[in-house]
Amino acid sequence: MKAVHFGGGNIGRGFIGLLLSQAGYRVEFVDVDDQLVQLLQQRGQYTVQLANEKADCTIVDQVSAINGNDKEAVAQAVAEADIVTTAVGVNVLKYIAGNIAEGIRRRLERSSPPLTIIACENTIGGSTQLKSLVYEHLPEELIEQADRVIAFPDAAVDRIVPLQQNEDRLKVVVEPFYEWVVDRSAMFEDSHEIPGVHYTQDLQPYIERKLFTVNTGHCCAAYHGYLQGFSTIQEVMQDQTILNEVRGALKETGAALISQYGFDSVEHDRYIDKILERFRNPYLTDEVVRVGRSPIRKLSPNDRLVRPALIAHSFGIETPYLTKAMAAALLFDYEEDPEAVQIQISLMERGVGLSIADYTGLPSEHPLHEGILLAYESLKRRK
Ligand SMILES: NC(=O)C1=CN([C@@H]2O[C@H](COP(=O)(O)OP(=O)(O)OC[C@H]3O[C@@H](n4cnc5c(N)ncnc54)[C@H](O)[C@@H]3O)[C@@H](O)[C@H]2O)C=CC1
Ligand SMILES: O=P(O)(O)OC[C@H]1O[C@](O)(CO)[C@@H](O)[C@@H]1O
Repeated sequence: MKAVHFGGGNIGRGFIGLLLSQAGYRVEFVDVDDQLVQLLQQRGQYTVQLANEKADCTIVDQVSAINGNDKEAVAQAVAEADIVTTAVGVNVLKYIAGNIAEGIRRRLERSSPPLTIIACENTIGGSTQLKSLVYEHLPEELIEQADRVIAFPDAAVDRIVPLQQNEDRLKVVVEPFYEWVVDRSAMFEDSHEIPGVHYTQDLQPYIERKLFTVNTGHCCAAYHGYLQGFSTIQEVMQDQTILNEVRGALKETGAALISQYGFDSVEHDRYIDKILERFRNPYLTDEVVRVGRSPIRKLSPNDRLVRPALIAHSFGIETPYLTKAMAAALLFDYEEDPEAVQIQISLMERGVGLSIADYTGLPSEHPLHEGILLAYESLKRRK
Protein backbone atom coordinates (compact mmCIF):
# COMPACT_ATOMS: atom_id res chain seq x y z
CA MET A 1 0.00 0.00 0.00
CA LYS A 2 1.23 3.47 -0.81
CA ALA A 3 0.67 6.60 1.26
CA VAL A 4 1.32 10.05 -0.14
CA HIS A 5 2.05 12.50 2.64
CA PHE A 6 2.33 16.26 2.01
CA GLY A 7 4.87 17.92 4.34
CA GLY A 8 7.95 15.95 5.38
CA GLY A 9 8.57 18.24 8.36
CA ASN A 10 8.44 17.49 12.06
CA ILE A 11 4.95 16.01 12.32
CA GLY A 12 5.17 14.54 8.83
CA ARG A 13 8.27 12.47 9.55
CA GLY A 14 7.97 12.19 13.32
CA PHE A 15 4.35 11.16 13.58
CA ILE A 16 2.24 10.62 10.46
CA GLY A 17 4.98 9.07 8.29
CA LEU A 18 6.09 6.86 11.18
CA LEU A 19 2.58 5.61 11.94
CA LEU A 20 1.73 4.99 8.29
CA SER A 21 4.98 3.09 7.83
CA GLN A 22 4.30 0.98 10.92
CA ALA A 23 0.84 0.28 9.49
CA GLY A 24 2.47 -1.22 6.39
CA TYR A 25 2.39 1.71 3.96
CA ARG A 26 5.31 2.76 1.78
CA VAL A 27 5.35 6.49 2.44
CA GLU A 28 6.06 8.99 -0.33
CA PHE A 29 6.62 12.48 1.07
CA VAL A 30 5.80 15.58 -0.96
CA ASP A 31 7.75 18.63 0.16
CA VAL A 32 9.10 21.88 -1.30
CA ASP A 33 12.31 21.80 0.74
CA ASP A 34 14.84 20.66 -1.90
CA GLN A 35 17.45 19.43 0.58
CA LEU A 36 14.92 17.41 2.54
CA VAL A 37 13.50 15.85 -0.61
CA GLN A 38 16.94 14.93 -1.92
CA LEU A 39 17.99 13.34 1.36
CA LEU A 40 14.80 11.29 1.58
CA GLN A 41 15.28 10.18 -2.02
CA GLN A 42 18.93 9.24 -1.47
CA ARG A 43 18.53 7.40 1.82
CA GLY A 44 14.99 6.01 1.60
CA GLN A 45 14.86 5.96 5.39
CA TYR A 46 15.17 8.13 8.48
CA THR A 47 15.30 7.80 12.26
CA VAL A 48 12.63 8.73 14.78
CA GLN A 49 13.95 9.05 18.34
CA LEU A 50 11.68 9.13 21.37
CA ALA A 51 12.28 11.86 23.94
CA ASN A 52 12.59 9.44 26.84
CA GLU A 53 15.36 8.23 29.15
CA LYS A 54 16.46 5.46 26.81
CA ALA A 55 16.19 7.60 23.67
CA ASP A 56 14.52 4.68 21.86
CA CYS A 57 15.00 4.84 18.10
CA THR A 58 12.95 3.49 15.18
CA ILE A 59 14.11 3.42 11.58
CA VAL A 60 11.36 4.35 9.15
CA ASP A 61 12.32 2.74 5.85
CA GLN A 62 10.91 2.25 2.37
CA VAL A 63 10.20 5.97 2.13
CA SER A 64 10.60 8.16 -0.94
CA ALA A 65 10.01 11.82 -1.77
CA ILE A 66 8.79 14.09 -4.54
CA ASN A 67 9.39 17.78 -4.91
CA GLY A 68 6.08 19.59 -4.43
CA ASN A 69 6.89 21.86 -7.37
CA ASP A 70 6.91 18.86 -9.73
CA LYS A 71 3.19 19.11 -10.45
CA GLU A 72 3.10 16.16 -12.82
CA ALA A 73 4.79 13.76 -10.37
CA VAL A 74 2.67 14.94 -7.44
CA ALA A 75 -0.62 14.54 -9.33
CA GLN A 76 0.43 11.09 -10.50
CA ALA A 77 1.37 10.06 -6.96
CA VAL A 78 -2.06 11.15 -5.71
CA ALA A 79 -3.67 9.28 -8.62
CA GLU A 80 -1.95 6.08 -7.50
CA ALA A 81 -2.14 6.50 -3.72
CA ASP A 82 -4.01 4.30 -1.26
CA ILE A 83 -4.19 7.15 1.22
CA VAL A 84 -3.25 10.85 1.18
CA THR A 85 -2.36 12.81 4.32
CA THR A 86 -1.01 16.30 4.99
CA ALA A 87 0.93 18.12 7.71
CA VAL A 88 2.02 21.31 5.98
CA GLY A 89 0.37 23.96 8.13
CA VAL A 90 -3.24 25.00 7.66
CA ASN A 91 -2.26 28.15 5.73
CA VAL A 92 -0.38 26.04 3.18
CA LEU A 93 -3.33 23.78 2.27
CA LYS A 94 -4.36 26.17 -0.51
CA TYR A 95 -1.01 25.67 -2.25
CA ILE A 96 -1.26 21.87 -2.41
CA ALA A 97 -4.95 21.75 -3.36
CA GLY A 98 -4.40 22.12 -7.13
CA ASN A 99 -2.11 19.11 -7.39
CA ILE A 100 -4.44 17.00 -5.26
CA ALA A 101 -7.34 18.01 -7.54
CA GLU A 102 -5.36 16.97 -10.61
CA GLY A 103 -4.59 13.62 -8.97
CA ILE A 104 -8.30 13.14 -8.23
CA ARG A 105 -9.18 14.00 -11.85
CA ARG A 106 -6.81 11.25 -13.02
CA ARG A 107 -8.29 8.73 -10.57
CA LEU A 108 -11.80 9.48 -11.77
CA GLU A 109 -10.73 9.01 -15.40
CA ARG A 110 -9.78 5.43 -14.73
CA SER A 111 -12.30 4.48 -12.05
CA SER A 112 -9.67 4.05 -9.34
CA PRO A 113 -10.70 2.75 -5.91
CA PRO A 114 -12.05 5.15 -3.25
CA LEU A 115 -9.50 7.33 -1.51
CA THR A 116 -9.25 8.85 1.98
CA ILE A 117 -7.56 12.24 2.30
CA ILE A 118 -6.75 13.43 5.85
CA ALA A 119 -5.39 16.86 6.76
CA CYS A 120 -3.39 16.43 9.98
CA GLU A 121 -3.19 20.09 10.95
CA ASN A 122 -3.87 21.89 14.23
CA THR A 123 -7.26 23.24 13.31
CA ILE A 124 -10.94 22.40 13.52
CA GLY A 125 -12.18 20.86 10.28
CA GLY A 126 -8.82 20.70 8.49
CA SER A 127 -9.82 18.04 5.95
CA THR A 128 -13.10 19.84 5.30
CA GLN A 129 -11.13 23.01 4.58
CA LEU A 130 -8.83 21.06 2.26
CA LYS A 131 -11.82 19.54 0.48
CA SER A 132 -13.25 23.01 -0.30
CA LEU A 133 -9.87 24.17 -1.59
CA VAL A 134 -9.46 21.06 -3.76
CA TYR A 135 -13.00 21.33 -5.13
CA GLU A 136 -12.27 24.91 -6.27
CA HIS A 137 -10.04 23.24 -8.89
CA LEU A 138 -12.63 20.73 -10.12
CA PRO A 139 -15.54 21.29 -12.51
CA GLU A 140 -19.08 20.63 -11.20
CA GLU A 141 -19.49 17.25 -12.91
CA LEU A 142 -16.25 15.92 -11.40
CA ILE A 143 -17.23 17.16 -7.94
CA GLU A 144 -20.30 14.93 -8.02
CA GLN A 145 -18.17 11.95 -9.03
CA ALA A 146 -15.49 12.81 -6.46
CA ASP A 147 -18.10 12.93 -3.69
CA ARG A 148 -18.85 9.27 -4.35
CA VAL A 149 -15.23 8.03 -4.06
CA ILE A 150 -13.08 10.59 -2.23
CA ALA A 151 -13.52 11.01 1.55
CA PHE A 152 -12.06 13.92 3.53
CA PRO A 153 -12.53 12.93 7.20
CA ASP A 154 -11.43 15.54 9.71
CA ALA A 155 -8.82 14.57 12.28
CA ALA A 156 -7.17 15.56 15.54
CA VAL A 157 -3.43 14.96 15.80
CA ASP A 158 -1.54 15.20 19.05
CA ARG A 159 2.20 14.72 19.47
CA ILE A 160 4.73 17.37 20.47
CA VAL A 161 7.52 17.55 17.92
CA PRO A 162 9.78 20.57 18.50
CA LEU A 163 12.12 22.23 16.02
CA GLN A 164 14.92 19.77 15.37
CA GLN A 165 18.55 20.45 16.20
CA ASN A 166 20.12 17.14 15.14
CA GLU A 167 23.26 16.68 13.09
CA ASP A 168 21.33 14.29 10.89
CA ARG A 169 18.86 16.46 8.96
CA LEU A 170 16.34 13.62 8.62
CA LYS A 171 16.35 12.45 12.21
CA VAL A 172 13.43 13.64 14.30
CA VAL A 173 13.04 13.58 18.08
CA VAL A 174 9.43 13.28 19.26
CA GLU A 175 7.64 12.96 22.58
CA PRO A 176 6.54 9.38 23.34
CA PHE A 177 2.83 10.27 23.57
CA TYR A 178 0.70 10.37 20.43
CA GLU A 179 -2.95 10.43 19.50
CA TRP A 180 -4.45 10.52 16.00
CA VAL A 181 -8.24 10.58 15.97
CA VAL A 182 -10.19 10.43 12.71
CA ASP A 183 -13.86 11.08 11.99
CA ARG A 184 -15.11 7.64 10.88
CA SER A 185 -18.52 9.03 9.97
CA ALA A 186 -17.00 10.93 7.03
CA MET A 187 -15.38 7.78 5.54
CA PHE A 188 -16.82 5.11 3.28
CA GLU A 189 -18.09 2.00 5.01
CA ASP A 190 -15.41 -0.30 3.57
CA SER A 191 -12.51 2.21 3.79
CA HIS A 192 -9.28 0.76 5.18
CA GLU A 193 -8.58 1.71 8.80
CA ILE A 194 -4.99 2.55 9.78
CA PRO A 195 -3.78 0.57 12.83
CA GLY A 196 -2.78 3.01 15.57
CA VAL A 197 -5.43 5.54 14.58
CA HIS A 198 -8.46 5.97 16.80
CA TYR A 199 -11.69 6.23 14.80
CA THR A 200 -14.74 7.97 16.20
CA GLN A 201 -18.23 8.73 14.91
CA ASP A 202 -18.12 12.11 16.67
CA LEU A 203 -14.83 13.97 16.35
CA GLN A 204 -15.89 17.40 17.58
CA PRO A 205 -15.42 16.75 21.34
CA TYR A 206 -11.99 15.16 20.71
CA ILE A 207 -10.64 17.92 18.52
CA GLU A 208 -11.95 20.69 20.77
CA ARG A 209 -10.69 18.99 23.95
CA LYS A 210 -7.25 18.56 22.37
CA LEU A 211 -7.01 21.99 20.74
CA PHE A 212 -8.40 23.85 23.79
CA THR A 213 -6.20 22.01 26.27
CA VAL A 214 -2.89 21.00 24.64
CA ASN A 215 -2.71 23.88 22.23
CA THR A 216 -4.34 26.53 24.41
CA GLY A 217 -2.12 25.62 27.35
CA HIS A 218 0.97 25.49 25.19
CA CYS A 219 0.44 28.87 23.57
CA CYS A 220 -0.38 30.49 26.95
CA ALA A 221 2.96 29.18 28.23
CA ALA A 222 4.69 30.44 25.08
CA TYR A 223 3.22 33.97 25.05
CA HIS A 224 3.65 34.59 28.78
CA GLY A 225 7.06 32.93 28.66
CA TYR A 226 8.15 35.12 25.76
CA LEU A 227 7.13 38.25 27.69
CA GLN A 228 9.27 37.10 30.63
CA GLY A 229 12.28 36.45 28.39
CA PHE A 230 12.29 32.64 28.54
CA SER A 231 13.46 30.76 25.49
CA THR A 232 12.11 27.24 26.01
CA ILE A 233 8.81 25.81 27.24
CA GLN A 234 10.77 23.60 29.65
CA GLU A 235 12.13 26.77 31.35
CA VAL A 236 8.72 28.43 31.34
CA MET A 237 7.14 25.46 33.10
CA GLN A 238 9.46 26.04 36.10
CA ASP A 239 7.99 29.50 36.63
CA GLN A 240 5.14 29.33 39.18
CA THR A 241 3.55 32.61 38.06
CA ILE A 242 3.30 31.50 34.44
CA LEU A 243 2.22 28.02 35.46
CA ASN A 244 -0.60 29.72 37.33
CA GLU A 245 -1.57 31.57 34.12
CA VAL A 246 -1.56 28.33 32.13
CA ARG A 247 -3.56 26.44 34.75
CA GLY A 248 -6.00 29.34 34.98
CA ALA A 249 -6.59 29.32 31.22
CA LEU A 250 -7.02 25.53 31.22
CA LYS A 251 -9.52 25.76 34.08
CA GLU A 252 -11.52 28.13 31.88
CA THR A 253 -11.33 25.98 28.74
CA GLY A 254 -12.05 22.94 30.91
CA ALA A 255 -15.19 24.55 32.34
CA ALA A 256 -16.29 25.46 28.79
CA LEU A 257 -15.63 21.93 27.49
CA ILE A 258 -17.38 20.29 30.45
CA SER A 259 -20.43 22.52 29.95
CA GLN A 260 -20.45 21.95 26.20
CA TYR A 261 -19.74 18.21 26.02
CA GLY A 262 -20.41 16.90 29.52
CA PHE A 263 -16.86 15.61 30.12
CA ASP A 264 -16.29 14.25 33.62
CA SER A 265 -14.60 17.03 35.60
CA VAL A 266 -12.27 14.77 37.62
CA GLU A 267 -11.12 13.00 34.47
CA HIS A 268 -10.66 16.32 32.72
CA ASP A 269 -8.45 17.58 35.58
CA ARG A 270 -6.32 14.46 35.12
CA TYR A 271 -6.15 15.14 31.39
CA ILE A 272 -4.87 18.67 32.14
CA ASP A 273 -2.22 17.36 34.58
CA LYS A 274 -1.00 14.84 32.03
CA ILE A 275 -0.65 17.55 29.41
CA LEU A 276 1.28 19.86 31.74
CA GLU A 277 3.61 16.92 32.41
CA ARG A 278 4.11 16.51 28.65
CA PHE A 279 5.05 20.21 28.33
CA ARG A 280 7.72 19.66 31.01
CA ASN A 281 9.35 16.67 29.26
CA PRO A 282 13.05 17.20 30.14
CA TYR A 283 14.20 15.21 27.11
CA LEU A 284 12.72 17.82 24.76
CA THR A 285 13.87 21.35 24.03
CA ASP A 286 10.84 23.15 22.69
CA GLU A 287 11.33 26.79 21.79
CA VAL A 288 8.84 29.37 22.95
CA VAL A 289 8.88 30.98 19.50
CA ARG A 290 7.87 27.70 17.81
CA VAL A 291 4.96 27.13 20.14
CA GLY A 292 3.84 30.77 19.79
CA ARG A 293 4.36 30.86 16.01
CA SER A 294 1.68 32.41 13.77
CA PRO A 295 -0.13 34.53 16.40
CA ILE A 296 -2.68 35.79 13.86
CA ARG A 297 -3.80 32.20 13.25
CA LYS A 298 -3.80 31.48 16.96
CA LEU A 299 -5.86 34.62 17.73
CA SER A 300 -8.40 33.89 15.00
CA PRO A 301 -12.04 33.38 16.02
CA ASN A 302 -12.10 29.60 15.54
CA ASP A 303 -8.75 28.83 17.12
CA ARG A 304 -7.41 27.87 20.57
CA LEU A 305 -7.90 31.16 22.42
CA VAL A 306 -10.99 32.95 21.15
CA ARG A 307 -13.23 29.96 20.45
CA PRO A 308 -13.02 28.43 23.95
CA ALA A 309 -13.48 31.90 25.43
CA LEU A 310 -16.63 32.34 23.36
CA ILE A 311 -17.95 28.93 24.39
CA ALA A 312 -17.23 29.80 28.03
CA HIS A 313 -18.92 33.18 27.59
CA SER A 314 -22.02 31.48 26.17
CA PHE A 315 -22.28 29.50 29.42
CA GLY A 316 -21.70 32.58 31.59
CA ILE A 317 -18.16 31.46 32.55
CA GLU A 318 -15.66 34.31 33.09
CA THR A 319 -12.35 34.05 31.18
CA PRO A 320 -9.78 36.48 32.65
CA TYR A 321 -6.89 34.07 31.98
CA LEU A 322 -7.81 33.45 28.35
CA THR A 323 -8.23 37.16 27.65
CA LYS A 324 -4.86 37.81 29.30
CA ALA A 325 -3.27 35.16 27.08
CA MET A 326 -4.79 36.88 24.02
CA ALA A 327 -3.26 40.15 25.20
CA ALA A 328 0.10 38.39 25.63
CA ALA A 329 -0.25 37.03 22.08
CA LEU A 330 -0.63 40.61 20.81
CA LEU A 331 2.63 41.45 22.60
CA PHE A 332 4.51 38.54 20.98
CA ASP A 333 6.78 40.75 18.89
CA TYR A 334 9.22 38.11 17.66
CA GLU A 335 10.81 39.68 14.58
CA GLU A 336 11.28 36.45 12.66
CA ASP A 337 7.61 35.56 12.73
CA PRO A 338 5.84 37.36 9.86
CA GLU A 339 2.45 37.23 11.62
CA ALA A 340 3.95 38.68 14.81
CA VAL A 341 5.47 41.50 12.75
CA GLN A 342 2.13 42.16 11.06
CA ILE A 343 0.38 42.45 14.44
CA GLN A 344 2.99 44.92 15.68
CA ILE A 345 2.49 47.07 12.58
CA SER A 346 -1.28 46.96 13.06
CA LEU A 347 -0.94 47.94 16.73
CA MET A 348 1.23 50.90 15.77
CA GLU A 349 -0.78 52.07 12.79
CA ARG A 350 -4.35 51.26 13.81
CA GLY A 351 -4.22 51.03 17.59
CA VAL A 352 -5.04 48.20 19.93
CA GLY A 353 -8.86 48.35 19.76
CA LEU A 354 -9.11 47.93 15.99
CA SER A 355 -6.36 45.30 16.03
CA ILE A 356 -8.21 43.24 18.64
CA ALA A 357 -11.42 43.47 16.62
CA ASP A 358 -9.66 42.49 13.39
CA TYR A 359 -7.66 39.54 14.67
CA THR A 360 -10.09 38.06 17.17
CA GLY A 361 -13.33 38.98 15.41
CA LEU A 362 -14.56 40.42 18.73
CA PRO A 363 -16.07 43.89 18.15
CA SER A 364 -15.45 46.70 20.63
CA GLU A 365 -18.90 46.22 22.20
CA HIS A 366 -18.22 42.54 23.02
CA PRO A 367 -17.44 42.07 26.75
CA LEU A 368 -14.36 39.95 25.95
CA HIS A 369 -12.91 42.78 23.85
CA GLU A 370 -12.74 45.10 26.85
CA GLY A 371 -11.03 42.34 28.88
CA ILE A 372 -8.32 41.87 26.24
CA LEU A 373 -7.80 45.62 25.97
CA LEU A 374 -7.34 46.09 29.72
CA ALA A 375 -5.04 43.06 29.97
CA TYR A 376 -3.01 44.34 27.02
CA GLU A 377 -2.49 47.73 28.62
CA SER A 378 -1.55 46.20 31.93
CA LEU A 379 0.93 43.71 30.38
CA LYS A 380 2.41 46.44 28.20
CA ARG A 381 3.05 48.68 31.19
CA ARG A 382 4.96 45.83 32.86
CA LYS A 383 7.03 45.00 29.79
N1 LIG B 1 5.05 20.00 15.49
C1 LIG B 1 4.06 19.58 16.23
O1 LIG B 1 4.27 19.22 17.37
C2 LIG B 1 2.67 19.49 15.71
C3 LIG B 1 2.28 20.08 14.55
N2 LIG B 1 1.00 19.91 14.10
C4 LIG B 1 0.58 20.52 12.87
O2 LIG B 1 1.24 19.86 11.79
C5 LIG B 1 1.45 20.79 10.74
C6 LIG B 1 2.94 20.81 10.39
O3 LIG B 1 3.65 21.22 11.52
P1 LIG B 1 5.19 20.89 11.69
O4 LIG B 1 5.48 19.53 11.20
O5 LIG B 1 5.55 21.24 13.07
O6 LIG B 1 5.83 21.96 10.68
P2 LIG B 1 7.14 21.82 9.81
O7 LIG B 1 7.46 23.19 9.37
O8 LIG B 1 8.17 21.04 10.52
O9 LIG B 1 6.67 20.95 8.56
C7 LIG B 1 5.91 21.46 7.49
C8 LIG B 1 6.52 20.91 6.22
O10 LIG B 1 5.67 21.29 5.14
C9 LIG B 1 6.52 21.61 4.06
N3 LIG B 1 5.79 22.43 3.08
C10 LIG B 1 5.58 23.77 3.09
N4 LIG B 1 4.90 24.14 1.98
C11 LIG B 1 4.67 23.01 1.27
C12 LIG B 1 4.02 22.74 0.04
N5 LIG B 1 3.48 23.71 -0.70
N6 LIG B 1 3.99 21.46 -0.39
C13 LIG B 1 4.54 20.45 0.33
N7 LIG B 1 5.17 20.66 1.52
C14 LIG B 1 5.23 21.91 1.98
C15 LIG B 1 7.69 22.34 4.69
O11 LIG B 1 8.80 22.38 3.83
C16 LIG B 1 7.92 21.47 5.92
O12 LIG B 1 8.83 20.44 5.67
C17 LIG B 1 0.92 22.13 11.26
O13 LIG B 1 -0.41 22.31 10.83
C18 LIG B 1 0.96 21.98 12.76
O14 LIG B 1 0.01 22.79 13.40
C19 LIG B 1 0.08 19.16 14.75
C20 LIG B 1 0.40 18.54 15.91
C21 LIG B 1 1.73 18.66 16.46
O1 LIG C 1 1.52 23.87 15.25
P1 LIG C 1 0.87 25.12 15.76
O2 LIG C 1 -0.61 25.13 15.58
O3 LIG C 1 1.55 26.36 15.36
O4 LIG C 1 1.02 25.13 17.33
C1 LIG C 1 2.05 24.54 17.96
C2 LIG C 1 1.38 23.42 18.67
O5 LIG C 1 1.57 22.18 18.06
C3 LIG C 1 2.03 21.27 18.96
O6 LIG C 1 3.33 21.08 18.61
C4 LIG C 1 1.34 19.96 19.02
O7 LIG C 1 -0.03 20.08 19.01
C5 LIG C 1 1.94 21.88 20.29
O8 LIG C 1 3.16 21.68 20.84
C6 LIG C 1 1.73 23.32 20.07
O9 LIG C 1 0.71 23.73 20.88
